[in-house]
Amino acid sequence: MTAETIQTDRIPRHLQQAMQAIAGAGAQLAAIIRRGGDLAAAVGTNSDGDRQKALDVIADDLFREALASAGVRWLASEEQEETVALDPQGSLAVAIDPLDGSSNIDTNVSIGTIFSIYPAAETGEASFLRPAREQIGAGYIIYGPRCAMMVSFGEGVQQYVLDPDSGRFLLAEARQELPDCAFEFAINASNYRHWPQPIRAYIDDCLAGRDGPREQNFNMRWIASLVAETHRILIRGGVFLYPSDTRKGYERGRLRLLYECAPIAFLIEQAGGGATDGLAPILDQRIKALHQRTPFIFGSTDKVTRIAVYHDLPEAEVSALFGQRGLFRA
Ligand SMILES: O=P(O)(O)OC[C@H]1O[C@](O)(COP(=O)(O)O)[C@@H](O)[C@@H]1O
Ligand SMILES: [Mg+2]
Ligand SMILES: [Mg+2]
Repeated sequence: MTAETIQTDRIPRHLQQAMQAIAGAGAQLAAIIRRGGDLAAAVGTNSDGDRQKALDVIADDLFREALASAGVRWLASEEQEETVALDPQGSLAVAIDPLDGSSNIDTNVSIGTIFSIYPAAETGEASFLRPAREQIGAGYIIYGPRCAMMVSFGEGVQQYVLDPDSGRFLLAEARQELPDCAFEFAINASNYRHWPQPIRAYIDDCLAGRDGPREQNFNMRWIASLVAETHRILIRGGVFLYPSDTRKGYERGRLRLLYECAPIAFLIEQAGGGATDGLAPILDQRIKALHQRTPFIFGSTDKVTRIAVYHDLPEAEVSALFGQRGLFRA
């Protein structure tokens, strides 16, 4: 019998084999990242037109090999154009962003792996092109100063930390709850001029701080690594926005529904937060294409709800300077 790579007592039995494979590959990847070397070397372009770095390809190979004998019938990877058939006897389908935050590889900033588990259907496409709410498990591994995994199987969120001595992920938090009072937002503000008006209005009001309609100062963060951003928000609250914008190719935002937004939305809802495309819950969406993108907003429920309200405001109100905007001024 091979050694356990993750403590299994809180993992549903039918998902344990797949989780052992994910944790084992994650621990191996953590070791590769720690060792360093030329992991950010450009090696090609994936089907989405994204530049691939050496570590993107290493991670993709590692997870595919690990999942091939773990009860998984279908694999969908951000790095592959089509689904990959693994074990015909497998009962699961796994979608994966093997390496999230690729632009940070050479800067030694936290990067991650995002995964999502569905019941397998007869074809690869049918296994993944379905309502996002049909996930039966989702999580991420963060390769940071500590290597940790946040995962949910539909009954709350658990946090595991990789123990460097045993090489096993050990339970560190049995029920991770998203704090609902943080005055922190995360957005790539260099795209301000390309954003839709409701997003500009929301951020304008945050930036106006105590002098604006929110009467409250806010802090800002942008790591450009969705996993690291999610980890911070799960630990200390706040809100994340990657809206659609007017740049070519960003009409539906940047992040991918199947590999990034659906699993993060599953975790965030399970931790008591909200995740939408600006208006509607991400988990209410039906995934229509493997590499489909979506605007993505998630975090503390009150903040996510407030952003949806900005989308419903009349044009005149949302375009007004914050000083004249009546919204939320009771
Ligand atoms: O560089 P930008 O436009 O700020 O985008 C950053 C976003 O892109 C991503 O790096 C996309 O993920 P990949 O690295 O898997 O392509 C997210 O982790 C991050 O939130
Ligand atoms: Mg990603
Ligand atoms: Mg990636």
